Order: sequence, then structure tokens, then C-alpha cells
Amino acid sequence: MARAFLFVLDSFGVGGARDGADYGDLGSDTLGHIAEFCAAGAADRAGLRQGPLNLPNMSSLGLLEIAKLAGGDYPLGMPLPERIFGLHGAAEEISRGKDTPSGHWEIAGTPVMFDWGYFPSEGPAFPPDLVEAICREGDVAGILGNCHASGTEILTRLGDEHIRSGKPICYTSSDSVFQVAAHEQHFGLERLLDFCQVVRRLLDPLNIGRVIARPFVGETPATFERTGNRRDFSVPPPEPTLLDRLVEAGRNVHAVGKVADIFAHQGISRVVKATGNTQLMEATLATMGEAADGDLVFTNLVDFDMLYGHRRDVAGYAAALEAFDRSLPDVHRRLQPSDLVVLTADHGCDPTWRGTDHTRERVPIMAFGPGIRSRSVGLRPTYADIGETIAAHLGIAAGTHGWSFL
Ligand SMILES: O=P(O)(O)O[C@H]1O[C@H](CO)[C@@H](O)[C@H]1O
Ligand SMILES: [Mn+2]
Ligand SMILES: [Mn+2]
Repeated sequence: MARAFLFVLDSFGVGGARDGADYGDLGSDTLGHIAEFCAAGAADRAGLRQGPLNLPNMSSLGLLEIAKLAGGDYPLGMPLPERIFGLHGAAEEISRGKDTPSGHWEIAGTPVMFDWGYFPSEGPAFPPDLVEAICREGDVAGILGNCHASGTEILTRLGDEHIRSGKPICYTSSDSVFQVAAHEQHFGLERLLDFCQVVRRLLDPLNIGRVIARPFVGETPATFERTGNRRDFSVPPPEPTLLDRLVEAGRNVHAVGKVADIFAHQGISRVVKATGNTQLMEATLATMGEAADGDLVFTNLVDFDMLYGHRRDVAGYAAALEAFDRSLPDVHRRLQPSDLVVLTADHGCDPTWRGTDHTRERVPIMAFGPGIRSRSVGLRPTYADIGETIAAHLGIAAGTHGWSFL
């Protein structure tokens, strides 16, 4: 029997979305713009990285052809490989949101065809009766923030006041999220997680996708730092996903990193905890050694998005891509004859774009394994084709969205 390994490089878009203009994102291109900045010497950082974007392994998996297919141009400064190994293509998102759950669920065969609830970007973000209920039931004297914000900037601005007043910092973004930043010691980590569960319950009628706990440490604005104890409280996917179908068929789904939270722990056999791309890759490589025939190992690499995309840090994003690329030979070395590896993304987060939010983009599909023949699978009309391909590879019944490209 076969095994499958799915890596979501969180926010690694390749531009070209047909509906980009509907999101104010026409022209956004995470890979293309990073490559452009690198080629121009605008993403050099002493001690971190220099020069053109260097992704030889992903280039050999067809990344440059994917960029051309999705956005019309080869990325600047990246040499074309002599040969391409594996299947390569790009996919369009049909879910309406450009958020992490929508992207992951669609990859797993379950597009989100309804609109999430969102909070307004002008004036107070949260309705007064909601704030009143949150304070009463969450047992806090009030909330700080109550606005759209970048999670690191709002800590610098309100972290001190939070410590003094004990009021949690509550903010949102263009995603369907309610985020709560609170100090791990002064407010308490357990208390923050309990508070988020209360908020989760109160938000269900508003159709908000996620409540995110954002614990931090440090005693001054210069030293405040978010920790790896982030937790996402997601609503469950609207229909059974590939993960549920696999578990139903008696397979194991190994969820590495925040995958379990993204799926509200539905269709997960085993949670492998790790924080940061380096640890996440180490944990995935270890899990590759343990996965049985018929299993899926599903890893989300969150740093691309959280540490670099949202922070609009081009050099940081480029360096993280280069580090991931260098780890691909370790993945190759662990492959068994019937294994399939898929690399893809859940949305874009172009670090050269205005604001700090995600960008609507197409995503890359790179699929390889010892038994996988090299060819282009073209532009796929939905991310669900990825889930269907994995379903076909693992030999379970087809779902109701998407088509396998195997
Ligand atoms: O700015 P931070 O707190 O990283 O938040 C970002 O992370 C959220 C979840 O991915 C997004 O909705 C965006 O707001
Ligand atoms: Mn994401
Ligand atoms: Mn994000």
C-alpha cells in the first residue's frame, strides 16, 4: 500500500488568481515578488541571506514552470533546471475566503462555499453587546484593542497597558478571526485558553472561523515576544474532509504542527506538536519513519505566513524558503517506493504587498515520489484536486469535490 505526505507552505502563493481584483489583490504574487526583490539585491540581510532567490530543489520539482503557468512569467533571477522531476501545476481557490481554514479544508476536498462572518475595519471592530457578553462570561474588566491590527504591532502598543489592567488585547484582521493576546504569566496561559473557549462559544452565531490565543512573554515593548503556545479554536469543517474519510477507512492521519487545530481536531489520529519551521521539519521527518502503509502525514509550515508574510519581511521569507528547499533531500531519503509527497500552499501573503493581510493567489502543486512520472498537471480549477489525488493514491473512495490528477 502507499503512503502520502502533504506539506502546506503556509501562504506560499504564486500569483495570477483570476479573482484577485475582488480582494484588492490584483497583481499580488508571493513567489514572484520575493524573487524580484532578491534579484534586485533588495532582500540581502547580513548574516541571513544574499542575492537571487536560491531554490534549486523546488526548481527541479517544477516551481518555475508553475510560476509561469500561474502568473505568466518566470520568477526573476532563478535559473531553469536541466530536468524536472515529478508532477507540477497550480491551483485556483474556489472557497470565498483567503484564510487558512478555507485553504486547508479545500486542499482536503472540502471547499467553503459560504461567506464567513467578518468584523468591520472602521470604528470598534466588535459589537458592544458581544464585548459586554465576553467581559461578563470571560470574567475580565474590559478588553483592549477592539480593532484590526497586526499582532506584533498591537503588542508594542498595548502590551504594557494589558499587564497593568489585566484586560486581554482583542483584535482581528481581514480574515474571519477573533484574536486574543495575553501575557503568559501576568494574565496566565490557562486562563487565556479558557477565555478563548468562552469567546469561541459566543462567536458561533456570528459565523466567525477562528478564535486564536496569542500568548506572549517579556516585560517591555522592546522585549514582548509571542510564544509557541498559540492555539487556534476553529469551527469544524462544513462536511467530512479527506482526513475524516481516511480515518473512517481505518487509516492514520498524522497532523504535524497546527493542522489538528485547523481541522478542529476532526479526522486526526495523532497530533505531532512542533513550533517553527525547523522543528516542524524535524518532527515531519521523524513521522515519515513511523507512518504505516495507507497513512497520511500532513504538515503545516506556519513561519512563512506568520513570521514573514504578515510582517512583510521579504528577506526573512526568502531565507525561510531557502532553508525549506535545503531540507528536501532529507525528505527524499526517507521515501519508500509507493510514497507520494505533495507540496502546496493555502493562500498568498505577498511580503511586498500593502497592509499586513493575506493575498488572493493561485498556489503551487509539486508532487513527487519514486513511482511518480514527471509531467505538468496544468492549472487546476480547485485546491480540492490535491485531496482527491491523495485519496486516489491512498486507495480510498473519491469524494464529492475535485478530480485526481494521478
Ligand atoms: O498579525 P497576526 O497576529 O500574526 O495575525 C495574522 O494571523 C491570523 C491567522 O493566520 C491572520 O488572520 C492574521 O491576522
Ligand atoms: Mn495560512
Ligand atoms: Mn495568516
